[in-house]
Order: sequence, then C-alpha cells, then structure tokens
Amino acid sequence: MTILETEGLTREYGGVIAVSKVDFQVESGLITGLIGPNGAGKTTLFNNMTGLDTPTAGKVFFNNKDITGYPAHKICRMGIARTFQNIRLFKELSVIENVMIGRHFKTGKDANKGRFLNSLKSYVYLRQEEEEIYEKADSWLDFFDMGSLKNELAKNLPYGHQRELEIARALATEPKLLFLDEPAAGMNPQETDHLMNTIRKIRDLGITIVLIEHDMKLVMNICDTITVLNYGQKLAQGTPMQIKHDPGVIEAYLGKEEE
Ligand SMILES: Nc1ncnc2c1ncn2[C@@H]1O[C@H](COP(=O)(O)OP(=O)(O)OP(=O)(O)O)[C@@H](O)[C@H]1O
Repeated sequence: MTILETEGLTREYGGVIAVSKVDFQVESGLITGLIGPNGAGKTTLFNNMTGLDTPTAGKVFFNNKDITGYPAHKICRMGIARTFQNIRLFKELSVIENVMIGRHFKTGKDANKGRFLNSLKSYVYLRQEEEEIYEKADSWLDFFDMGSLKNELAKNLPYGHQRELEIARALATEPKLLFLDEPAAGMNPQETDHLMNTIRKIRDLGITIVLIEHDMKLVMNICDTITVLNYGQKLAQGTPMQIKHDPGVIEAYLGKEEE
C-alpha cells in the first residue's frame, strides 16, 4: 500500500529547477532510500513533502489525501516526522527533555485548549499530561539504549548518540512515516552499524521510513527500495540490486562513488 506519493512535483527557485516533475512513491512498512549526487534535489524533495517548502507545481498525497502546501506543523500532526542534515538538538537541555519536546510538539494544541476559564482543570490535566510525556520519552530512550543517559546534557553525548537522539525526538511525535535526512553523516563505522540496526528496529515497529543518505553501504544494506534523483529528475527506482546494476545510475552516481 502506498502511504505517500508525489505527482509531477516541481520546485523552481528563480531560474533554478531544483526538482522537476518527480513522481515518488513510498510503500507502507518499508525503508525507502533517496539517493543522488550533490545538488540532485533530494533535500528539496524532502522539504516539499514535509511542509517546509511549497512546490511550484505538482501534488503530494499522504494516505491518498492531498496535503500539498500544508504547513509543517499540520503535516507533523497528521503523522509525518523528520530529522535534518545538520544536528538540531537543544544542546543545553537534558537528553530526556529533548525527546519530551518532540512529544510536546504533537500534543501542544490540546495542552492550550482550556486556557482561562478552565485554568485549574487544565493545570491538573497538564500535570498528568507532563507525566505521560515523561514516561513516553523515557521508553523511547530505552528503545535507543540511552535510558542511562537521560539526565545528561545533550551536548555531552557522543556524536552518534546525538544523531540518534534526534531520531528519538522525531519518533516522540508518534509518526506513521519518518523522513531521515542523511542520518549517518559524520558517523564512524561503528556508529553507522548501530544506526543501521536502529533504523531496522524502527521499521519493525511498523513505522515507514524514507532516508536520504550518501553512505552506500548503509543504503544498500537496509533499504527495501531506492529512488535515484539526478539533476532534479527521477533517474531510477528499484531494489538495491536493480539500482546497483542500472547503467544510468552507475554513470551518474555509483560509478563516481566507486572511483
Ligand atoms: N532555497 C533555494 N534557493 C535557490 N536554490 C536552491 C534552494 N534550495 C536548493 N536550491 C538548489 O536546488 C538544487 C538542489 O538542492 P538540494 O539541496 O535539494 O540537493 P541535494 O540532492 O539535497 O544535495 P546534497 O546531497 O548536497 O544535500 C541545487 O542546485 C541547489 O543549489
């Protein structure tokens, strides 16, 4: 079943066509890789599917609903979460507070509900909600084997843990679909191996994953399906094996990587 798709998605900046008429499909329950050389349009496509940017043409559908142009917070509440290429943690906050912020983002609307007249009721409600948010964040940290680090400041974590903490924060919004933008960037081989296991574990929870990644070992090992962009256009789509042997892909991308 297709959980998300784009139809003819195009994003033009002035004269630059960053993404051109891309039809991209994400199948529910799978890990989809999005690869391509630098400047191919991967992050632009991510931004246009997650509400950080609006396509100049084309459509985005989530569970068959047209979400083109929806703002990021609305898309998040519908069940799509993401991480970014660069680390965006609150470095002076604790590890668990960073995860709780993700959960607050999801529940924020309800927490503000009965603002004035129901202030006492809402105080009790917020206390309860805060405890639930803490418990939930705690269980996500256990999932990431970071339970013992929950009171550390985020800035004191080793790099690989910081990147995984960002994923934990995104998961705290309870998404059905998770976008990861270069999750292994800057990781050493041990950290990358740990990340691969983590991503598989997330998929096994039933969460659909789309990832942009330059690390070919990671992409080829964990993706069920891969889409390749080149100069803003879709060049190929298939299993890792099909992509590995696609002459157009080898010329545009993998060939260069193997040099
Ligand atoms: N806000 C913008 N204004 C103008 N041009 C942009 C903007 N964002 C992206 N571009 C251009 O669009 C093209 C695609 O960029 P994008 O960042 O999406 O590529 P990418 O595949 O994610 O690259 P990388 O692997 O290096 O992160 C590039 O030529 C880039 O310079």
